[in-house]
Amino acid sequence: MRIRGPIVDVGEPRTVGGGTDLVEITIRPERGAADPVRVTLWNKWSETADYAEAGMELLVTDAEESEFQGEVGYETTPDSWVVLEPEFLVDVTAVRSWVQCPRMYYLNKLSGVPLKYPVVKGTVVHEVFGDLLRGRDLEDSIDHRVAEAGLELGALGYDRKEVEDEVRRNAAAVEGWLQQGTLTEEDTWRSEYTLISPTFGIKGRADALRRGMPVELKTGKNTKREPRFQDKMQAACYALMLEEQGVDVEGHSPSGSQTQSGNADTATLLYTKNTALERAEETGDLAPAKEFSVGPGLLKFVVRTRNELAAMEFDAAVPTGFEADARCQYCFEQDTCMVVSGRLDQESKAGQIGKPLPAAERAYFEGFYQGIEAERREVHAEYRKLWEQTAGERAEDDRALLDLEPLDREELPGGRWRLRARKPDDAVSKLRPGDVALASDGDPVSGHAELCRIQSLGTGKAGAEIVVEADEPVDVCRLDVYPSELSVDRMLTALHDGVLKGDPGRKDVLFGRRDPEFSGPQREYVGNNDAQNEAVNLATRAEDFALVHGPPGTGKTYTIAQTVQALIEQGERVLLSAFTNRAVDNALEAVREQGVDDAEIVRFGTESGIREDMQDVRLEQAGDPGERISELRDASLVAATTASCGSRIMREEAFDVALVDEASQLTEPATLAAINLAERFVLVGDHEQLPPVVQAEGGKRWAPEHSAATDGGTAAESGGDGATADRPPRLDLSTSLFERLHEMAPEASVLLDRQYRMAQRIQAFSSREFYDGALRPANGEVAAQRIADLPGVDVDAIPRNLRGSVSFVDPDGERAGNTNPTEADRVAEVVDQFVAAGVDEEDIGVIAPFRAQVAEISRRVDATVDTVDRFQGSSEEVIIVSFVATGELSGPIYDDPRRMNVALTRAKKSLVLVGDAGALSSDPFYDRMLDWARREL
Ligand SMILES: Nc1ncnc2c1ncn2[C@@H]1O[C@H](COP(=O)(O)OP(=O)(O)OP(=O)(O)O)[C@@H](O)[C@H]1O
Repeated sequence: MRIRGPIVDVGEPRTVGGGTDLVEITIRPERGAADPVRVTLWNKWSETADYAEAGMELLVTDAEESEFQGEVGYETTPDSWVVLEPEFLVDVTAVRSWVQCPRMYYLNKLSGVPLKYPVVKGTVVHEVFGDLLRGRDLEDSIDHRVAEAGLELGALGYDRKEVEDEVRRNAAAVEGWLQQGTLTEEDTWRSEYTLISPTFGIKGRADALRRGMPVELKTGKNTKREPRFQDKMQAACYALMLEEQGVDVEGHSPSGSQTQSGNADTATLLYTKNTALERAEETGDLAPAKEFSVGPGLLKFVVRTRNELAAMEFDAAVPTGFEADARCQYCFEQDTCMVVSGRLDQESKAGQIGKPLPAAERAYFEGFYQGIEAERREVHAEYRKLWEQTAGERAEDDRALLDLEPLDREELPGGRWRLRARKPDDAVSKLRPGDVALASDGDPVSGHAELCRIQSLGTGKAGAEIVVEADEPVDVCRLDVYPSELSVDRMLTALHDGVLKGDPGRKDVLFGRRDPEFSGPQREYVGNNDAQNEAVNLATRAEDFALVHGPPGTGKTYTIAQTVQALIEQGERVLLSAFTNRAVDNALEAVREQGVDDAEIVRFGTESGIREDMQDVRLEQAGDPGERISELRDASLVAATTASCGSRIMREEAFDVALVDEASQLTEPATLAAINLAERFVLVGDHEQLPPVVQAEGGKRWAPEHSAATDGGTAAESGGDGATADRPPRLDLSTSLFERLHEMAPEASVLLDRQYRMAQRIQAFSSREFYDGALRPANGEVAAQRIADLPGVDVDAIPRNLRGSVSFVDPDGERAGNTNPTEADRVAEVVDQFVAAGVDEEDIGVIAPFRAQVAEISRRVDATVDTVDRFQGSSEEVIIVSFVATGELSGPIYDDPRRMNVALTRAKKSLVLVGDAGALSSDPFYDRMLDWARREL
């Protein structure tokens, strides 16, 4: 049986008759709800107790019930697995580097994968390997894959020919092996197999499976008979996960004899450089393929190692290198290790060099590190939902699209597949085109599932069609949200680059040790708007940074375009960035409209992420290395998301100025990813609108001194607000750098105070509540606009109560979960009334707080319906807001008035609030809103 629960006590290790080790651990099963029980870990599993501590989750499989002195307990059996913190998903590559040296694991995590030739070549060889397995011609594949790496090779100064030759030598090993006699026609192959293990808390992607057994490709050499230990560990991780998944394995062992089927008991390491070695110069075993048997001892060692890593991550502790048998004198990373230890004053087996950073910087680093790791746990929780939630629950939560009907599949040049399916017309989800998702035959965990990229989601009416692309074909019956640690990883490398490698002058201003400076003459850039003109001046004169605070519709995008143009004219190289591709494309569009020459512009990003009309300036990454890199390096303006700024190519780029739009929606480390690349920066945003999205509760409240060890590892709630009073203010993931600097250096900020969007009465509430009454219409025309101004609209046909600029309707509905069907009916009726009076349905937008209500309303109208988050940055002539709540305003969605600020400032001419007056008047803020909305009645 399985026994699982949070640990309440870890006993002392003991030795009983014959020298057998044991440790007793007390846990509370049923997620902590049941009474404590004792679990005895026998033999080697007792080692796991060395790093187990109270609060961690313990899982024991195949445990046996036992009675000792009248008390019922459990103990491990020879078949048991003992897993610590199974919910923390350790990546296979992390297990691999951890056995080399725990400190290497930590350093890799901090600094990410650098742009180095062996890394790029390794990726190319892996791609070619996959192609060969899919039956592609070798030369064709090499040609294609080397070209694909064109930009990276260019940045490294390599030319195509020399890389092709080297890849060909590596590929010879693969090809030769594939053709070997040991492989028969019946060999079943799969390339790139994504695995997640709920039991062992491991995830990873195997290079290939042969007859259900893992094959790992290494582009280095190994002239020993045995694979390297860390490589074995990696392959064994996959074997372990395959066993759990029940992947069919044909009986096969290294000797060729049949073994019991069912377990992946053999794995193969393929050292591709071995074939390129000269027999005359090298001695040893030059065969590239090294098979080994994966015995239970090795698998258990894998699990214990993974446990040790998970235990350290429980409180995001930093390894010292003493945990394993690392030998520093042979380590390539020794210098880096010593520098990082020195700067952060960390204990390290290799020792320290250099002076520690000032205490405030170390606290900043440590604090954000904890915050980012808390976010990582939230990503893991998202993975967990893949198997914990039923299909229905996932659909309800907008995490899956179900009941898709596979239509057809088409093999693309290059071996990928385009898969099409039909979607039920009312299905909604969080998935968006460009996202990576999990396409499956209906069961994403134990069925056939493939990672895919969504090309289109067809928002049309009946029979909307979904198109995705994947490496392997699958019948697309279901599409699931697939979480990714990429943005967490990129925040960490940005933090590393910003604090450990960052320019000292930059850090002086970021840490408030020096005031930001400005120099150069003032000029007139914008003739009709003083605040915008001042903003462009501040941005172009900034020696350090400038902040542009733009409330709704005040011309942020327009000001960005003016600023970018002015900077380019000054001869600066500019990086234009934002969190989403949508925001980057919007800003870039304005810049192009401003007249910046297309030849100076590069849009950096993936084809599917970038809007159609910006594809013409997209940097094609495939091609001749020299040409590709020149195109990037010669551009005066590079536009990319903050996540792309953390890519290995962009981290090598340098700019004079980084301009970041929607900066108030970015966490501080995500902002660092962009500004690390430039000498100066300009942040544009509005901290009175939506803040950065932060999942972990603790991520919103930690303070630098906090140690998560006290509260279970995820949430960091020590102290609360009172206890943080004497700590550096507002240093957390949910406070953007924009907001922090705005408070710290108001002199570096300009408020754009004239808005070009809303009628006077619509803007009044927002101006008073959020901007101290400073927001004004830009001119009389904006102020006085009315619904009657729209062509073809007959105002008399609009019901009297909806004719004003702001109106309130109470439909007397009833909240049911996250919907309110009566209110949805009433919203649809209002839409119909506007349409009947001649308003184009495309000019109407509906905002609802929950996706369930969005779906409810979408079924009734053709107008755009979405949540506030999707509406930030856009506007419509008419906006209808559905509140859903009745009786009381319960739920976190109502707690942040900034969300309402966004909802209430989307309408140009008419804003209709539909909700329950009783619920709204129960909160002072919403009560004031109600007063304002009703005044004109
Ligand atoms: N100085 C100006 N003169 C004339 N029109 C302007 C000026 N500044 C902005 N506008 C116009 O005002 C409108 C809103 O501007 P813009 O889209 O730049 O606002 P924004 O602040 O980016 O909006 P959002 O709040 O949605 O982000 C646009 O139509 C723009 O052309």
